[in-house]
Amino acid sequence: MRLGGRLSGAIEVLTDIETRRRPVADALKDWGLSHRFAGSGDRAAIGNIVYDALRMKLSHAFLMDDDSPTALGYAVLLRQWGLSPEALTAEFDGDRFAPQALSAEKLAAFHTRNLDEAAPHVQGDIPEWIQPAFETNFSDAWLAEAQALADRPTLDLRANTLKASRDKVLKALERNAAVASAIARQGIRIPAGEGPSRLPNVTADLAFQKGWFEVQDEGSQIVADLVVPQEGEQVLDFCAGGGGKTLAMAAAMNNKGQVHAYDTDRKRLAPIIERLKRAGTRNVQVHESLSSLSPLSGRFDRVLVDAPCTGTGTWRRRPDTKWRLTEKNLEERLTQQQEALANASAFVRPGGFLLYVTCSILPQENEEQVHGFCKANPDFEIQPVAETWSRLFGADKPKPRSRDGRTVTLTPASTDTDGFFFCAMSRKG
Ligand SMILES: C[S@@+](CC[C@H](N)C(=O)[O-])C[C@H]1O[C@@H](n2cnc3c(N)ncnc32)[C@H](O)[C@@H]1O
Repeated sequence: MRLGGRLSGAIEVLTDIETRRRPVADALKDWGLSHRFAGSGDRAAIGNIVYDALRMKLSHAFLMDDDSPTALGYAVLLRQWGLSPEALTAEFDGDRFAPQALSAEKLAAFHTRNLDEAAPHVQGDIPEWIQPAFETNFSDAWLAEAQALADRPTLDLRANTLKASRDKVLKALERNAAVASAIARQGIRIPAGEGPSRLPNVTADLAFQKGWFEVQDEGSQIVADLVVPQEGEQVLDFCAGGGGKTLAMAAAMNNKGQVHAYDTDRKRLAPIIERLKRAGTRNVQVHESLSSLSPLSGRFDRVLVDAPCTGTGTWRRRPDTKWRLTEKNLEERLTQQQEALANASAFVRPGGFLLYVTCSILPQENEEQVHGFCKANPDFEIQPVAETWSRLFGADKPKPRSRDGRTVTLTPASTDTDGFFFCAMSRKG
């Protein structure tokens, strides 16, 4: 397919997402199934246009003076892929699959409109109702933080030290331009790529099948590292989900001690068994119910609560969720977080640690939750993260944000990772 056909395909997918409120991955998959002539390169390019459009939906619509899927698709090529209107006209000339050319009116809008004149949330490409939370969290830097959440994400991997060193994995992935991550100690990064370029399918690689690495955002690796699980300790991953952080902690403990993985949702927990096997992990016990954990109440050295959240920190990867999030969703998550914290805290031994993580950058889900929890549970006290950060990663590395000087927030703009919040609380001995 030529670029015109790819743009038309992306416009169809964007229309499907908008009219049927479909998740982007489902809409792309369906498009591929009903257009079997499209090759993998075509599907990747269409996916890139769709994701790029969703990341910058409001600013594109403002500059084109039009929020239709066609206008958004054109804006991607003009603003994000760096093509000029003239180059597009030449490219689409004679391509019967290309969409209708942009009208003179739309082109004039694109040339004359100035984004500085748009409302601030439009400049930042975030829903208007969330702007106050960004301002609270990031003060003057809120707009830069919002805009960085509209960039394309890199592909991040974690070398599984139970099976291979980071250098060995880097060598195995040499052809993918993989480099060592800037902060995470076992992290590996593959650049995001530009325009139609697609990320490699590293899970098809033999090195992945052999368990040498996991796919895990660098921010997720960093917060798992900040738990500082020690060899021989008893650790509970209370919201283990598919086990991303369980695997990282088990490897950091070098298979010594125990990690107990629990989640209320059995379906989310299910993939963990296969992943543990592939990774060569021998120190993890999986729990499907609280009753099997309850004899261990008050016994754990460290309890991680990787809480259910709005996922605002992952908007680069899942831009459609940015536009679907509602105040009601946020309220629901806040209640779930309080419940998870309350249930998990009972498992911390006196003198042990409760670690709270979200992949959100909203203060309501982060600082407000842990400050509220410690106020209601005075035997828990927040321990500042800064010293552990410097000890683990070095003082010269990019620094996360911290509004209260004790907790940390990772963001694309500060640490070049997904957005994550981390707080360590100790239980009085
Ligand atoms: C952010 S996800 C976990 C991701 C996982 N830790 C990882 O690194 O791959 C949050 C998880 O919390 C679980 N959850 C929600 N409420 C819970 C509760 N009250 N107790 C335990 N788990 C809960 C959800 O089912 C979901 O799998």
